[in-house]
Amino acid sequence: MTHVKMSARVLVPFIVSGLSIFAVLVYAHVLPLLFDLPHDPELRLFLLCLLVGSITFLASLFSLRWITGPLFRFFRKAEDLGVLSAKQSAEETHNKTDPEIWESMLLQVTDILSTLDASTMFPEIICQSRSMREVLTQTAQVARTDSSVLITGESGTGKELIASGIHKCSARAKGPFLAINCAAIPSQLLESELFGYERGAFTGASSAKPGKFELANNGTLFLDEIGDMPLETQAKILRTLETGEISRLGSTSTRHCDVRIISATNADLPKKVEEKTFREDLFHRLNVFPLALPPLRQRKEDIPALVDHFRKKLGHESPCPPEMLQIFLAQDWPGNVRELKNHVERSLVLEDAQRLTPRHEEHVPNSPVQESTAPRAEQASELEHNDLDSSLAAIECKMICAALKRTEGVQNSAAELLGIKPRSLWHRIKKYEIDVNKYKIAQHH
Ligand SMILES: Nc1ncnc2c1ncn2[C@@H]1O[C@H](COP(=O)(O)OP(=O)(O)OP(=O)(O)O)[C@@H](O)[C@H]1O
Repeated sequence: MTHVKMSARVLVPFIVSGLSIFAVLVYAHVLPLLFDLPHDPELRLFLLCLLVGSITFLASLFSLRWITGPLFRFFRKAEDLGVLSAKQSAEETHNKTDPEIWESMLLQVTDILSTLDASTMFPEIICQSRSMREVLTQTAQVARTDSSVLITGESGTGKELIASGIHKCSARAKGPFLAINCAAIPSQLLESELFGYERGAFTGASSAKPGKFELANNGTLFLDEIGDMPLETQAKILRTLETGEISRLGSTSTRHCDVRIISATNADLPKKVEEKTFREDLFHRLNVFPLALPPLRQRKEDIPALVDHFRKKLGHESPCPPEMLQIFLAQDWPGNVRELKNHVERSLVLEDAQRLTPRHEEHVPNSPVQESTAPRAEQASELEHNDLDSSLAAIECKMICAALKRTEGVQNSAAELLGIKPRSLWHRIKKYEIDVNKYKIAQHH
């Protein structure tokens, strides 16, 4: 059936052209004879032009079909790949007139091309969802400019990642990218961190120190959690943005600095402006180009790609087991991508633990896990798992062994990987009589 359609598509323009040539001959030679038209060369030329024009018009209509066919197939493919929203394009195709379909198709082509452009510009930013692709397209647009950007979004949605992406793709890429968390630094210290200080500016200032603005000269300064900045510091920042000059604490002179500001917040800044806890003039100055990152729960299409990305970064090339992925997809992730990343890391520990079965360990004489599975640990792993407590103990022991293996016996890192306190890990290591040193020794050999 497809072959018939294909050959028809190829043959039709040839048939049309053949018929048209035939018509030209009839028109130019037979009709004048039949209808006794005058032998006026101008009239014949006019008729000929009219015919050639009609043929060209018909031929272009058919060529258009040739173009639209592949284009429609391209869109179908793009839909399958998740590049386009199937719902939207289907609705558009069904409910719109021809010019509207063409217009929306061209818009979508532009959308796809800019998305492809954006994903090549920011390879470290994973995104599949339409909402994040839109953000990435805007990010690519603003990266080429020198405008101030205000990134909003919940904690862990990737605000800093986007900010550093903007810097890397901007004309300032060769300059420094510095980040400062305005909420993490006590307000008395924030100004000295941002603007620096001279020797003796305050008790304890034994030597002069440049601030972030100076250090970020010709580069980008990322002001994270800007909503938590005290009002006095806001006034100073505004002055610096307007004059391009800073003054170190304890100094009477000013220094010029050329810094692009990207700020981020998970607070509702317009509300803070209304409440008069954030300066309206500074808000407008920072909010030249707003970028809003959606929370992960609103873009679950990103989860599979993010999970694979984090697995690869941790040396696991294999795709995530489907049952694990289902669990990930079912969560709401209040801590967003950061939380997902931590869980992927933990799930790898569990996977490693499951792969290291006691039988496997018997065949690997120097396996750190085997050596570490001291009497009680071994008992726990080899239990018949006929009751819940012993099964849980076996899993717990395996996870601890796998975490220690991964962190080469560093207990603090292993505890972090397992999401427990180092002290709690220490108790469990004692309980299962795991010999941590053997992991370290095994790594050195
Ligand atoms: N789209 C993404 N692709 C790959 N990694 C991501 C993505 N989004 C976030 N991450 C990772 O998630 C972690 C948290 O991201 P980031 O620190 O940029 O979030 P944030 O919004 O700035 O958080 P906070 O508001 O708490 O400072 C980082 O390790 C980052 O690399």
